[in-house]
Amino acid sequence: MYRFLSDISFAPDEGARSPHVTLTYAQSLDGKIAGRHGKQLILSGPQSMTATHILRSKHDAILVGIGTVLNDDPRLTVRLNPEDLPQGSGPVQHPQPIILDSTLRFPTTAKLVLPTSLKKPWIFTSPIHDFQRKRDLEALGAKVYVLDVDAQGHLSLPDLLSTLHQLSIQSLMVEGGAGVISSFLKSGLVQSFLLTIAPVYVGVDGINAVDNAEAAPVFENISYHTLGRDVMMVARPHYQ
Ligand SMILES: NC(=O)C1=CN([C@@H]2O[C@H](COP(=O)(O)OP(=O)(O)OC[C@H]3O[C@@H](n4cnc5c(N)ncnc54)[C@H](O)[C@@H]3O)[C@@H](O)[C@H]2O)C=CC1
Ligand SMILES: Nc1nc(O)c(N)c(N[C@@H]2O[C@H](COP(=O)(O)O)[C@@H](O)[C@H]2O)n1
Repeated sequence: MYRFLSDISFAPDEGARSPHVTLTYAQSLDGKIAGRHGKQLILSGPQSMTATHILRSKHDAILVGIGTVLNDDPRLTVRLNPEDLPQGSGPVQHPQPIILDSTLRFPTTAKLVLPTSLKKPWIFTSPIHDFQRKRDLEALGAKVYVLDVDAQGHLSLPDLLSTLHQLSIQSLMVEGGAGVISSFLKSGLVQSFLLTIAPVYVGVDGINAVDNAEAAPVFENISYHTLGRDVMMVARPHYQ
């Protein structure tokens, strides 16, 4: 069922000075990734959730925005049954968690910085951040990196990717949330796109996956894969 994931290369292009970027998330039939006020929803069924964890295992790093940390308190680890591990993949490799957090709102109580967390997060922030919080997070094992901001006040994604390249990250999986999905979709920096579509409606109060689609790419090399009750769309974005 998951063979198609092994056919995708998540390696960077030859000579590239930034990692391969994969954008992946789960949405409802009406394009929502969360419920009212951002309520976390389990949209993916068991098979597409397994596909997401296989994808996590195939990337060096996994990225979410601070909105997702504050809302979901995620672990961002690989959790797979032994029979679902890709053949010949060896022991599970957990991706490096990476968080975009412009002002350092990252809570010192988050699961990602618990003593039991497998890999402590790398948190990217702007020059205008909470300096005491930086010290507190570093004391818990997190690494904090400072990036410039773009014209919209968001952390510069090209600078992020070039820093990750210097840190030997070759593949980056972007999971969300809405703000981060929108920024990456428009950025022209995504090489692989994998979208889980769950057969449910969330309703108008839910959180849209993208704020506006003006600078969104068109898609090439499209395929669709049935995973239980869900469909996963796999495609390569093309920016005109
Ligand atoms: N269904 C799914 O697959 C997923 C759903 N979610 C849902 O998404 C929601 C959270 O989404 P958001 O509130 O939009 O938070 P988000 O996780 O997208 O974080 C947005 C924040 O990241 C920071 N940021 C820094 N640089 C940025 C940049 N270049 N572009 C965008 N943001 C940047 C800003 O502080 C911004 O407020 C939650 O409800 C969560 O449950 C999150 C991940 C996956
Ligand atoms: N693939 C997928 N399907 C859903 O239905 C989801 N709600 C998500 N959410 C993402 O997974 C994170 C939770 O990860 P952990 O289980 O804590 O490792 C959540 O924060 C979203 O990024 N994904």
